[in-house]
Amino acid sequence: MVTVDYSLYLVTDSSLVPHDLTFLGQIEKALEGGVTLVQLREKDLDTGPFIELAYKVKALTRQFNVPLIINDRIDVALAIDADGVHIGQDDMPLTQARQLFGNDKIIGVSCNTIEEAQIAVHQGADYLGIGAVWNTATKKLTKKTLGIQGVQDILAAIPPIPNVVIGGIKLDNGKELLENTTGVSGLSIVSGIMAAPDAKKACKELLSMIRNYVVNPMTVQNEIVEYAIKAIEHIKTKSPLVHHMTNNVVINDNANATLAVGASPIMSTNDEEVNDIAKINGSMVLNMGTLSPKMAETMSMAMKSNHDLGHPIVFDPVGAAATEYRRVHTKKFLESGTVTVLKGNTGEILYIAERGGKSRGVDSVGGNGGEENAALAVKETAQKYNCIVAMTGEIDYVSDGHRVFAIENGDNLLACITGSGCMVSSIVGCFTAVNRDNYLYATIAAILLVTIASEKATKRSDVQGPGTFRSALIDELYNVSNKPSILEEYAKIREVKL
Ligand SMILES: Nc1ncnc2c1ncn2[C@@H]1O[C@H](COP(=O)(O)OP(=O)(O)OP(=O)(O)O)[C@@H](O)[C@H]1O
Ligand SMILES: Cc1ncsc1CCO
Repeated sequence: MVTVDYSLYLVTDSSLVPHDLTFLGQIEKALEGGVTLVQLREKDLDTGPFIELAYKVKALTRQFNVPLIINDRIDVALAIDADGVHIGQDDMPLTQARQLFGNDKIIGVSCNTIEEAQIAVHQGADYLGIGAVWNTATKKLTKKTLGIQGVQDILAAIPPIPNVVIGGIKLDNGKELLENTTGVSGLSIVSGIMAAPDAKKACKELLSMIRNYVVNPMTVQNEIVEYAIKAIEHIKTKSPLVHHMTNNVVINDNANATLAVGASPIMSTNDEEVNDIAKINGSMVLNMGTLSPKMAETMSMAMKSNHDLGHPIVFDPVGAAATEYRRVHTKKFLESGTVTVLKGNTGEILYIAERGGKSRGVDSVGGNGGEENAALAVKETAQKYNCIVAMTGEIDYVSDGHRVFAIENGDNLLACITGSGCMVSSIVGCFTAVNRDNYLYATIAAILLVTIASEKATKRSDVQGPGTFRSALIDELYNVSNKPSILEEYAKIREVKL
């Protein structure tokens, strides 16, 4: 699913267009003025003319790279391959709409009560249309208006989810709404744009007001991708040494992955040389996968010498909850105060965060307990140990204790090979070694590189399953590192607001 900017969401109504202007002309002007999303809402058109009109609107929205949502009519949305569909409480149920429309498309749901919002979130809506906040002439209202407090009450009762508020919103009351609420992603406007004598000007004014309160998720994503591209260049030009003390299952794969991105691996667990290696080191990757008492002792030495020299230390607490031995050592390493980035799978990080992690040996089982639980787990753990925390899984969550980011790249096959999480830790080591100005972004960049490489690997015709995927993944780490602008096309990052 693409990252969507919900800031200024136009809902069309052909009956409102001034006599001297045209419907498509108003939409074009709105797009020129910066609307970030368009919903085609035609209650009285027959299917044929609706499809015809939808194609014309889609041609316009495509020009501006703005997603097109179709109101109510899944058949029309499917016919024209729209980006999404918006359904009301009396339309087709969300679960059926999802079955027909698939996971890659946007489905929004209108909600007027806390209960409706909670059900929509539970059933997997991509965004909510919350309203009507005020009375509106564009729709016969059958339900109560919410007012600002009603909107806030709904937002407070649901986990963070993209949303737009709708109903009688103009420039002034829109500002009042955004000033007095938290968690609104955007405003949905009908007459304020469709009936405007100058729709472009109206949109510009609305958008510049909204931007004072709502951050465009694309801006955040672009900033991180830009950082990631430069960070990859730094690895290639500086080729840092990355000292791994890792488990003996993944040692060869991790060394090859490190080379593929342009860094230089040294895989040593010898206590007699760790202090010497620290002197020439870029970063240290410590992985607890096959920890022994001797290795644990050497790791503690290495942590101290690398920390004293200011080198970043990446700690992967493999199987953190599986045995008493691992539980004790996870705690000990984290409490040493030397860890720069803690990177674990969902079971490991949720265990450390005391938020319900489940594991079978070194593998994570069960989900993350929902986005709020996942985001709080990384945020609280980052605060507790004063480090960056990355939790991998179907969605990866990364925090520095202040901000939380979700990365939605990756492919299922990553979970079918051993050591893909360990590979992420290796690559975090490569990024942090030479990108020491922003360990949060460097960690996200590393996850992006591995997960996007995995998406490219899966698409290859020579990849037939986990075995061929494993080799293709190393190829694609190499290929993407050589052409990092690919990240712009693939990255799916968003900031999670708690
Ligand atoms: N279902 C999935 N869909 C997409 N990407 C996934 C999925 N599961 C895991 N990943 C990705 O796989 C990588 C490894 O994450 P995972 O949580 O499986 O690590 P792990 O359990 O520590 O792996 P290992 O112990 O085998 O090294 C991450 O980049 C993550 O984004
Ligand atoms: C399978 C396995 N066992 C110990 S470490 C490891 C690699 C994945 O973490």
